[in-house]
Amino acid sequence: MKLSIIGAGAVGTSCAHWAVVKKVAEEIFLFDVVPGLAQGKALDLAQSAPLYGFSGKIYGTEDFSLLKKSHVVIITAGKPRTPGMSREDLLKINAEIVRSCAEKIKLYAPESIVIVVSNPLDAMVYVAYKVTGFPKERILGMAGVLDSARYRYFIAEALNVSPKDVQALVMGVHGDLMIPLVRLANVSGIPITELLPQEKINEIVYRTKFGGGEIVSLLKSGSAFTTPGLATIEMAESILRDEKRVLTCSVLLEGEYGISGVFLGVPVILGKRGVERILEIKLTPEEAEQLKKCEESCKNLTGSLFF
Ligand SMILES: NC(=O)c1ccc[n+]([C@@H]2O[C@H](COP(=O)([O-])OP(=O)(O)OC[C@H]3O[C@@H](n4cnc5c(N)ncnc54)[C@H](O)[C@@H]3O)[C@@H](O)[C@H]2O)c1
Ligand SMILES: O=C(O)C[C@H](O)C(=O)O
Repeated sequence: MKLSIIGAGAVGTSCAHWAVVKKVAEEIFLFDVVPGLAQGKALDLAQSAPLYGFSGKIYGTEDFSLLKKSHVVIITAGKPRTPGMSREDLLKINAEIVRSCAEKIKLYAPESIVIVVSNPLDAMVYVAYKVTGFPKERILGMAGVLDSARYRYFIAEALNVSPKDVQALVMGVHGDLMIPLVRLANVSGIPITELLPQEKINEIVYRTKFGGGEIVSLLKSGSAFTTPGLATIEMAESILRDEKRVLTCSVLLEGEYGISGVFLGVPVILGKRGVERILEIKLTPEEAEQLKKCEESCKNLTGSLFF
């Protein structure tokens, strides 16, 4: 299997690192437009092979024709935000970057499955979808796995229990309007509403929604990369190994949840064909209303882009 990652910055390098650790592909290619950057990152990672025991190949290059025969291509190319910025502030600059990556994928890897990571996430997946013209099953975005991991971690921390036993999901847009579902969050099947006071749950929900911004303001330059890289590789792994994991991904909705024409985070089954099924869970009227707000915000964003 061949995994390609476009953008050898913080998140792209983290993706490559986790891909090696999890041995998800025999060939891992890193691409960037900055001369030498992808080669340097790939070489550094390749030199861990004798210590770690990875026998696959890791290459770095600026030659995008080497995208050919990729099974999965991850797009992490794009500017990260800095303190005081919203993800939406990156719309124009990253739309051009994602457009150029998508054109190369369309040219060199027309059969691949594409996972977009660049922000503002849901709008950038839409750009990649429009530019490649790939079927909707083969274009998806990473955000829900990261946001849900944050949610699960904060719940585990509050209860002092193993994070492994916490299940929870965050749906909707990868932005301030995201929806950490309280009703379905549980610890080994026990609803968190039975374990935590409402006030603490509200605090956790708030911290989850602004989890990316919290890290941006601490780092001062750049944004989170370690967990974003692992979250992306969880998705890639499910596709490359045909695991049929149920993960929240940004996918094109065409009537599901009563919404059409936008990419939003919803639970899906991920396998070798990409998005194999969108799981449509019954939402409460309040949750459905929140999802509608996500739809409106996404449509406003993508509506300002020209296609
Ligand atoms: N979806 C998520 O949950 C999530 C999580 C973390 C970061 N992000 C986003 O991922 C993106 C990357 O973040 P980062 O921290 O790695 O940034 P970074 O600045 O460290 O890396 C970005 C890389 O993209 C490269 N690049 C720019 N234009 C390119 C092009 N046309 N082709 C190939 N490479 C190109 C740059 O040279 C740079 O190396 C940002 O937009 C960030 O907001 C999203
Ligand atoms: O917050 C950001 O800008 C990066 C990413 O979307 C995140 O949630 O960590």
